[in-house]
Amino acid sequence: MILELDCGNSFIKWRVIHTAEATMVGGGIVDSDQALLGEVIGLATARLTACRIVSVRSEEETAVLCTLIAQAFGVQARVAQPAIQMAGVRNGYEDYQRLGMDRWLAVLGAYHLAKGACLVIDLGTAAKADFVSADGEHLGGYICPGMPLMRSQLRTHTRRIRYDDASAERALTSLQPGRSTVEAVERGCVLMLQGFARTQLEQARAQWGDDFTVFLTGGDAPLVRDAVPMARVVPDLVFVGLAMACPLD
Ligand SMILES: Nc1ncnc2c1ncn2[C@@H]1O[C@H](COP(=O)(O)OP(=O)(O)O)[C@@H](O)[C@H]1O
Ligand SMILES: CC(C)(COP(=O)(O)O)[C@@H](O)C(=O)NCCC(=O)O
Ligand SMILES: [K+]
Repeated sequence: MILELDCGNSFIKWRVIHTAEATMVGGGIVDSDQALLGEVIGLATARLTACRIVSVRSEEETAVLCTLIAQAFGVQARVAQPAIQMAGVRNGYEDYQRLGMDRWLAVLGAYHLAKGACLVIDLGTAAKADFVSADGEHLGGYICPGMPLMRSQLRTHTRRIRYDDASAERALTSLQPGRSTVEAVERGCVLMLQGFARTQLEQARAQWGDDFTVFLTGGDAPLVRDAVPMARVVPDLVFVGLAMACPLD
């Protein structure tokens, strides 16, 4: 069984897969290394033979996590590394090593699934969009604050925007104009994300007409799925790319 980790800026997404049977044994989302170990150790059947990781965290943080995994499970984690070219896709950055690894792997996964031009929209701590042409050229992309960052900037830099997580969740039952601070902020930020997604779609249409596939991934993908109904929602898109970048068989 293989432990797969996607270490974003806010959360670690994990899953344990059974390669021979192509099944998923377990998975989840945690906010710390310790919580991760707790959950994976708790998976009674977890007899891991390998581990692969994608991380947008610092080298040091990633190394600490690899050490913890080696100690807990006796496996040496493989960490996905940047590449100029892989699986038919050419990295579009001037300096290929600067492209976020989560973006790169999502792009590899998307091109593999679409087998043609694609737009990847990944909504996590940051909102990201990436474009890949039909012949596998990564054309670059866009990064802007995601839901958690927009929210926390407003809370941090204003004096009267204060609310708790429970009321934030309740506020998102509708996107009508807000009648309280929490509704106004939460709904306003969702509309920003939807606007981001729609604008990327316009860009893709201007380039490719209707001949492309849109992928939607990241923890906040559900907030924009109605705005881009044609999108394929693939929560594990980064893991698809991770398996391609770090084959273990
Ligand atoms: N079970 C969950 N736990 C925490 N956040 C979640 C969960 N499901 C969805 N989310 C949303 O996902 C967002 C984080 O997305 P994610 O793609 O994990 O970010 P990152 O990769 O930057 O850590 C949070 O803002 C939150 O709104
Ligand atoms: C843009 C990101 C911060 C997104 O991180 P995330 O929202 O997935 O936590 C990450 O992909 C990153 O650190 N990229 C390096 C900069 C770049 O891609 O140009
Ligand atoms: K991410």
